[in-house]
Amino acid sequence: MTISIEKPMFEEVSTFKKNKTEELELDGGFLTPKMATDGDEAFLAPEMNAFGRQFRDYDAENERQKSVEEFYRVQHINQTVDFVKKMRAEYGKLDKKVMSIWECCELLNDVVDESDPDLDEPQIQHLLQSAEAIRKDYPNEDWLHLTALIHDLGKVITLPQFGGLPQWATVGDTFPVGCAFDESIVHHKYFLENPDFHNPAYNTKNGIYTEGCGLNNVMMSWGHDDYMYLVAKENGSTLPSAGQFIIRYHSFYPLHTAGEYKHLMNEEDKENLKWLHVFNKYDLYSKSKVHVDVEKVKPYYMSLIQKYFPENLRW
Ligand SMILES: O[C@H]1[C@H](O)[C@@H](O)[C@H](O)[C@@H](O)[C@H]1O
Ligand SMILES: [Fe+2]
Ligand SMILES: [Fe+2]
Repeated sequence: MTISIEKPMFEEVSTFKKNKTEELELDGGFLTPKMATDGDEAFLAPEMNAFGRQFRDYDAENERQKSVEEFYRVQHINQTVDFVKKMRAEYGKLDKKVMSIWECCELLNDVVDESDPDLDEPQIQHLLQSAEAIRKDYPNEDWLHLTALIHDLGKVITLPQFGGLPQWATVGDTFPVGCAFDESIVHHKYFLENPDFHNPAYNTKNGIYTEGCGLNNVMMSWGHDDYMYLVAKENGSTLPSAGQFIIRYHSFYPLHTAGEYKHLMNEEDKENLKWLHVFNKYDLYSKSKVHVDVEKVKPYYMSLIQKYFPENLRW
């Protein structure tokens, strides 16, 4: 069954971008995001990030830009098919810790993300900011609120008790390995030093994959997305498929923002991608210096965790 929903779009109004709605066809439900009108509760996406710059500007010249570029240089050299296979096997064991979702949210306070030009707030604030923003526009989609809350929890793999992976194996945008690295990938030039770049089995458009094979059959560069998807799935989360898809591919900017790699998607991916487009706005544009009162919103999110997850999970 295909039902249409409305998707908020941006329209620039002074320093803010206002929501505007656009028809969007999705399976499984009808909903209308709240429209932003002056003074109401809908989410307004800022035009500038907390540092007064454009969001996701990877070329602006400043100190942060240099460290972010260095991050991508190392990431692009090291994310190979072999590396991803090793990581999937290692983290698939889920033998690092047993803990609840909320415990993990709190652990994220110790994680710094070196890849992000738009954020230097504690990660728990980013989780709550994105969840509260999407909740404003989609008040009845509780699974979407919870998806936002947990989408970055996989970043714990950089902490010593979770294997202490380097930043390049934890954060940053993701991309498929085993086929050509698309030029839309941030700082693409550094792939020249990646051994897979020169491997004829891996450097063609389809590489080791076939057209329409479905993203589930594609190996993505290793990081917090794939890890958190694995944790949710293996622990029997009842989050809808779109929520699991958002978690798994939210850093896949080459697909959801640049529109590349679509030839690898199947029909289910195409449906789910519509939800990822909805989600991305709140993930990116909710990053701000205005903190959410953790204690105030905690009971609501605890009730969602209880609804969609077991009390304790294997990580
Ligand atoms: O720097 C950011 C950050 O690490 C996000 O969590 C990730 O999802 C983005 O794709 C990445 O570019
Ligand atoms: Fe992320
Ligand atoms: Fe995020």
